[in-house]
Amino acid sequence: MCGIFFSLSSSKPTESTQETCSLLQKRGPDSYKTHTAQKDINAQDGKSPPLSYYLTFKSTVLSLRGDHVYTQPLVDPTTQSVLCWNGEAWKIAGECVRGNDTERVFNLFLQAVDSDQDDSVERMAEAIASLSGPFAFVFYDAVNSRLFYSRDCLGRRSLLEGFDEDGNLKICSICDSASVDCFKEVDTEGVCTIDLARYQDPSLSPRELCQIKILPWSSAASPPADHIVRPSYLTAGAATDERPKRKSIPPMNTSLPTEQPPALTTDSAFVEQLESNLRQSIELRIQNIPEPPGYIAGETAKTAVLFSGGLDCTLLARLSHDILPLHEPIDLLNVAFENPRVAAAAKANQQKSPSSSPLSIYENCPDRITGRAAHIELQATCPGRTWRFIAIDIPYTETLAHRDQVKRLMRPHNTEMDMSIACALYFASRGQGTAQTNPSAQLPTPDTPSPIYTTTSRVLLSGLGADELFAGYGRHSVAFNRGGFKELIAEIDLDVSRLGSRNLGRDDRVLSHWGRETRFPFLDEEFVAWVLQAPVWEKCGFGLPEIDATAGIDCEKLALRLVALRLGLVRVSREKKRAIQFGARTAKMETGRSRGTDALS
Ligand SMILES: NC(=O)C[C@H](N)C(=O)O
Repeated sequence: MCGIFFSLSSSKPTESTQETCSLLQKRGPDSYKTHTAQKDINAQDGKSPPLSYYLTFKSTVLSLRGDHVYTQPLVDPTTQSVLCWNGEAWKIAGECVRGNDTERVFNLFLQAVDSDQDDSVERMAEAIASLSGPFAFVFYDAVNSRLFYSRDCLGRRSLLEGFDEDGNLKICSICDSASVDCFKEVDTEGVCTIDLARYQDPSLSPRELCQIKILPWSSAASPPADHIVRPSYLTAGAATDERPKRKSIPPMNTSLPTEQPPALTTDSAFVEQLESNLRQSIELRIQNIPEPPGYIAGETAKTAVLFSGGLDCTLLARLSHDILPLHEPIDLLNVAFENPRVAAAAKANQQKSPSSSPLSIYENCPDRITGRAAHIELQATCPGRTWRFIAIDIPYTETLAHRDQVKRLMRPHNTEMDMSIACALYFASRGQGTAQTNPSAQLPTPDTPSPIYTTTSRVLLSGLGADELFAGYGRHSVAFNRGGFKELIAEIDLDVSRLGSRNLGRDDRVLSHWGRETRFPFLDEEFVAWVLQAPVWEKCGFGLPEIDATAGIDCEKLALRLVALRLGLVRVSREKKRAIQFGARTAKMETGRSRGTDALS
C-alpha cells in the first residue's frame, strides 16, 4: 500500500501536517518523496495580476511489484507531468501486467495526454477505463494543465478530499486534519478533474478557483454482454471507437425462474466455473509477490490470510494452496479481543458453577474457535504445507492504548460500529501474535507462553465481497421468506449497487497502517461481473429443491459452500456467517447502552 498527499494552493506550497506525513510513511515504508510545481497564468488584458497555482505532491511507497522500489511521485522529464499511484494494475486493456505497474500506468497516462491530442480528457478517461485492479491516484497533466484524481469504481483504495482552514484543496490517503468533518471520501462514481489552464481572478479564494468536475464511469442502463460500458459524457460519434472503455459494475441479472430451478450440487456447471474463476482471481493477487523484508525461504510467508475460520477466508486459503509452491508457508491471521463486558459475564458464570473449566478469554472467542477448527481442516486437506496460525490476542488495555490511533486513521468515519470493525482489522493486519504450525499441538498456557511472532507477509487476503455477491447475510433469507426470488434479487441488487460506496476506504486506512496491503479476490472486476450475470438461483440455495447431498448446508452462499465441499472442506462448508466485530468480540466492549450508529465521543 502506498500513501498519497496532494495540495493545491494559490498562495504558497502547502504541506501536510507532520502527523499525516508519518502516518503516510507507515503505509508506504519503502520510499518517501515530495515534488512541488508551480503554474503561472497571465491575464489576457496584460494588466490584471497573474494567477499562480502551487502544487505539492507527496508519495510513500510499499513496493510490491517488480525487482526494485519504484520511487514516487513519478515526474516526466519532458513534460513535467506527475503521478502519485497507490494501486495494483493487474491488467491494462485486458493484458496482464507482469512486474511493476507504476511506470506502465504513468506511460499510459502520458500517452493519453500527449501534446498533439486535443481530446486529452476523453483519452485519459479511456486510459483509466482500461485499468483492472484496485487504485487511487493523483495525476497532473502538465501539458494541458489539468489535474485528474480518482479511485477505482469499487473503492478498494482510500482517497479523501477536502479544503483546509485556508481554503487550500488537499487530497490524501488519510485525513490531513484534526477535524472529522474537513475531508470526505473521493466519489467512486467517476474521475475527478480540475482545469488549471484558465485565467481567473487571483483574489478569489482557492475553493472558488478550483472547480472540480466528475466524469462519470457510466450511466448506461444495459451494457453490452462483455460489461464494458462507455462513459456517458462521450459523444455518440466517439462511441464507435474501439479503444478500451470504462469497466464499471454491471447491472445484476434480475431474471426470475420460469420453472422450478434445479438443485445445486458440487458438479453443477456454475459451481465448477466458480472454483476456476475464483482461483484465477487469487492467482493474479498472489503470484510473483517479491520477497518481503526478513523473508526466509521455506520458513516465513509472503502471503497471509485475514482468517476467522469462516467460509470465505478459508476458501481463499485453500485455493492459495493450489497456487503457491508447497514449500511456501501461508500465515493465517486470527484476532481475538479481551472484551471486559463478556469477561465479567464469564467470571460470574464461573462463580456460579466452579466445576466448568475456565477457557482463556481469547480461546473462547467465536472466531478463535472456528479459526482453530478451520486450521485443522486445512492441514488435513493440504498436507505438506506449513499453515501458520497466528493467534492475535488483544488485551483490553492494548485496545485502549491504540484507540485514538484507530480513531484517527478511520476518519471521517466516526461511529461505534466503525470503531469495532476498524479495531479488529487494525490489530489483525499488525500480524503479531503467537504462532502455531501444528494444529494438534498443545495450546500455550499462561505458564508456558509462546514467543511473539510477527508475520513477514506484506500481502493479506480478505474474503470481503462474498456475502454481497452470493447472498450471505441473514437479511437475504429474510427477504426470500418475505417475497421469494423477487425480494431476494432486490436485496442482493441493493448490496451490489452499494459495493462502490461501502466501507472499503475506511478499511483500507486501518489495514494499511502496518505496511501491508490487503487484496480482495472476491472483488476482482471480472469475477464480480461474472457472478452478477448469473441467475440468482445458481448462487444461493433459496427456493431450490432439498436433496440429500446438500442436507444441512445453509442456503446463504450455497455455491461457495459447494466449492468448499469440492475441495474437501466439509466442516467449513457449513460455517455460519458472523460479523467480525462479534466473532472477535470488539463490539460493545463497555457496558452501557451505546448503539453502533452512535458517534464516538
Ligand atoms: N504498491 C503500490 O501501490 C504501488 C505499486 N503497485 C508498487 O508495488 O510498487
